[in-house]
Formats: sequence, structure tokens, C-alpha cells
Amino acid sequence: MQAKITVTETWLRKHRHLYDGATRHPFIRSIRDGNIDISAFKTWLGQDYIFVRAFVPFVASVLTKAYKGSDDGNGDVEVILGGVAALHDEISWFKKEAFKWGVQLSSIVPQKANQEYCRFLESLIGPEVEYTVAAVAFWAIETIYQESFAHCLEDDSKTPPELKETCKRWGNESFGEYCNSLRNIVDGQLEKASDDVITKAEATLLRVLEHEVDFWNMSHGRT
Ligand SMILES: Cc1ncc(CN)c(N)n1
Repeated sequence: MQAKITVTETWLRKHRHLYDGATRHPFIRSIRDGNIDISAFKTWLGQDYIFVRAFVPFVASVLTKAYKGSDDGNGDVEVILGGVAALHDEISWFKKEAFKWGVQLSSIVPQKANQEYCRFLESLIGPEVEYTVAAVAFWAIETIYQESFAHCLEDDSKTPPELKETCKRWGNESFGEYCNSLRNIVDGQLEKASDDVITKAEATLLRVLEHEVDFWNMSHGRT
């Protein structure tokens, strides 16, 4: 018997071009090819620290929605709680890494693309946004980083040794498994969602992809 094609699989096939644009962006390719401009890397580092701080309340809102809205005996809550814990480590990592690279986090001003992305996250926090829609955004945001940085760790990559740790932070296998768990949660929700929610969730995925591309563009100095 053939395996059933999930909703996320359908979307990834349909929007492959945009998805590849987010996960194989020139910024990521420049890390992978070993010709990254270190000032672009530092820009990304400072801007992403600001993004991650804004990401925390969004993830907390997804956690609340999972608690209220999922009917799986709260397996979802545990997966998402793991994500919150990982974010705690992520913030400490950014501080350590910023120190290493001489990036002053206290003086970073969020750039336009970052402000718009953070505003988008805020727009997904309210109770009027369905759990399924918010969970799709969460899955996509985490997975884009996972796929992007895993690409920089492939055998034929020329990623500079001093950037390997950064790539491993999101490109490692256990982060990949966590992203798969998020994807299973999302597909479970989408299977029982109304057409209206599925439409909103797909539109949200597309917005995430666009914001991620803009975020890489900003880091790469293309704004
Ligand atoms: C912009 C962005 N997207 C995703 C992630 C992964 N948490 C991140 N740190 N920053």
C-alpha cells in the first residue's frame, strides 16, 4: 500500500521554488562554499539574537494553544516545551558567540526585515489565531534553519571551521528529529482542520518563507 501524502508534503512540492529559496539562500551558500563575508555573518548574528528574543513569546503562545487545543494527551505540549528549553540555550549561545566575534548585542538596532518578521510573529500570538495556523508557522521557522544549516555540514561543504559550531546548532540530527516531530504535529492537526484553517495555514507558510528570505537578504546586505 502506498503511504498517504501528507498536507505538508503537498505544500512543499507545490512551493518547492520558494522553499528552496529560503533553505538554499546565497547567504547559506556562501557559508557552505567557504566564502562568507564575516561582516555579513556578524550582522546575521546580532539580528538573529533580536529575532530569537521575539520568537520566545510566540513559541510560548503555541505552547498555550497546544495545551488548550490538542487532544493527544498532550504529546504536542512536550515537544513544544522541548523547543522552549532549546530557545533558552539558544539565547545563551548567542551571547557567548557575540562575545567571541566582538558583536555588541546591547547596541544592535533591528533592521527593517527583522522588525517586519517580529511584527508578523506578534500577529500570530493572539487567541484568534488557531493552534494549527500558529503550529505551521513554528514548524516552518524551525525547519528552514535546520535544512539551511544542515546543508552547510554536508560532506562536500567547505564551511569554515570557525562557523561549524553555528551550523551544528541547527543542522544537527537531534534538531532534525525535533523538526520532524513538529511536522507530525502539524500534519495531525491539518488532517482534521477545516478548509478555511488549511487555507490560512498555507498562506502563513508562504509568509514565513518570504520573511526568512528577507531575513537572509538583510544579513547578506541586500536590503
Ligand atoms: C530568522 C530565524 N528563523 C529561524 C530560527 C530558528 N529558531 C532563527 N533563530 N532565526
